Amino acid sequence: MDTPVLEIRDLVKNFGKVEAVRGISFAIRPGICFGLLGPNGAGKTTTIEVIEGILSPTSGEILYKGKPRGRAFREEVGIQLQSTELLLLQTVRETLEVFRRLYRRRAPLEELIQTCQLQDILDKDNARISGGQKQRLLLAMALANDPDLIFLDEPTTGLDPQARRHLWDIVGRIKRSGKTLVLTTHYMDEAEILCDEIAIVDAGRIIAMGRPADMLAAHGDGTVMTLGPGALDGCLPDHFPWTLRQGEGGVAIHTREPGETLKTLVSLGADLNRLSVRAFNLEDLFIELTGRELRP
Ligand SMILES: Nc1ncnc2c1ncn2[C@@H]1O[C@H](COP(=O)(O)OP(=O)(O)OP(=O)(O)O)[C@@H](O)[C@H]1O
Repeated sequence: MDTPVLEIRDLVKNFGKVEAVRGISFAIRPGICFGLLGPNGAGKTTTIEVIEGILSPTSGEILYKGKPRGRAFREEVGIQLQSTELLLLQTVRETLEVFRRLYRRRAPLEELIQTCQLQDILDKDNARISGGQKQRLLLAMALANDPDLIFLDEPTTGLDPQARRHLWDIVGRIKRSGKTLVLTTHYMDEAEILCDEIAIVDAGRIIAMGRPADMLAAHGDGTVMTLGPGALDGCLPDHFPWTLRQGEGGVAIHTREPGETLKTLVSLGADLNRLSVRAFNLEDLFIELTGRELRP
């Protein structure tokens, strides 16, 4: 098997009495997109900031291509931060040019512009670009040293749906070019689309890890039927054979026999006016594992 690009062993990070990361371990194979998922405060950013070297670990081991992080790590890693402040009076082109000059190893400027779709905004001041354009520029900056391993911390938080999709296309293109990506996100749909493997983090620990499809198959899969609030009031029998939960503005039923479930709901006289049916997804998995919604 290939040496993992990154291997984390029993990582712990405390801030005083706050145990932000409580013994996280994982290994990332070359060329994949690995996602760290979890709700606010789960410990995702702390984990990647420790790996990046921005924070020091309380304990644990971090190996890059099988060795402790050193010069190769600093030269071969690209980081897209959540809150980079750009110089407002610099243009997009100037920002990229200045940033590239910081490195000995550099990606060609034209390639960065093409990959991150910056052609139309090169002469705009950073103060005048949209949120999605800023994320694309930050991504180009993370690629400036032609890195082997790229960290993206919540790259689409705050973007509108169109800008999110645009960024997903670009991340997909970077992945196809053979680079390894580590991504943090709260969005399960984003992880399902972009990530080959994911770790779901909650309260500083990994609670599930693997390929999204394997994780879904192992933990449930099937169908989720949602009904409006009160749709089962007064008609729910003592023994209802499928998992029920409150949420999504009503009641959600997890079933592997959608036809049978529907027949039962009809025979019980449930209110089906607001019935919707969809596949079980990673967000459902998170809720079933933790008993909590992913986002407040
Ligand atoms: N510098 C710090 N000092 C004290 N506590 C901190 C510090 N940074 C993070 N924490 C705490 O550590 C825990 C994990 O935070 P972290 O930012 O890593 O979570 P996250 O999963 O990235 O959340 P988000 O999605 O909101 O970014 C939280 O309880 C947070 O309040």
